[in-house]
Amino acid sequence: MIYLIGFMGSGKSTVASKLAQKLQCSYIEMDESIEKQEGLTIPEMFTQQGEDYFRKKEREFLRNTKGEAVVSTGGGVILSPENREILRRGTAVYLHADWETIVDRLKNDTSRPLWSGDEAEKKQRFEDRLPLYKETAHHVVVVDDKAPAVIAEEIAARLKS
Ligand SMILES: Nc1ncnc2c1ncn2[C@@H]1O[C@H](COP(=O)(O)OP(=O)(O)OP(=O)(O)O)[C@@H](O)[C@H]1O
Ligand SMILES: O=C(O)C1=C[C@@H](O)[C@@H](O)[C@H](O)C1
Ligand SMILES: [Mg+2]
Repeated sequence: MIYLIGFMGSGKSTVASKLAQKLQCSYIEMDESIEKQEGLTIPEMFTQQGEDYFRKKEREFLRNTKGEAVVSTGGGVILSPENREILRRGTAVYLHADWETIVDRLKNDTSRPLWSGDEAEKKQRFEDRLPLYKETAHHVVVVDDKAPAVIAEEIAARLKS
């Protein structure tokens, strides 16, 4: 499995489908798969069942999803040690975007429950997670100021080398 990991807005979902096309393998969108399975959107899940419920569904999903595919993960997937171990068993590619890039890309976003609250809280979450993305990644790709197709190409080249 090739897992794209990174903070909300780093472009995992956008890039993963392009990468899968390039590698001629299937593509799995983790957030969407969990939403379909639960019959709820992520904001609904957070409101009705709570974040812990969603995190449990993420762990179950990773544990049970095997095979050869490109997976765009949810931004918080690296919070669980068990998940980090599963990601390390495959190939984990960290899409690193600077804070300014994330803020710009998500400036009109209302679909991410953890992209709310004040700026300091969001930035703290970003900084707290950075070491977890880095320690999990086999490859780090910087994505600021690059088009999705260019990023997919860069990842494909990295995976070949
Ligand atoms: N390389 C890029 N250049 C410009 N805009 C981008 C790029 N990649 C993604 N975006 C835009 O940024 C926003 C977030 O992208 P995307 O949903 O792929 O992020 P994500 O990493 O999957 O986030 P999440 O962790 O919340 O699932 C979208 O509006 C998308 O169009
Ligand atoms: O960064 C996060 O914790 C999240 C990112 C999204 O992909 C979703 O998985 C959800 O909104 C939580
Ligand atoms: Mg996504």
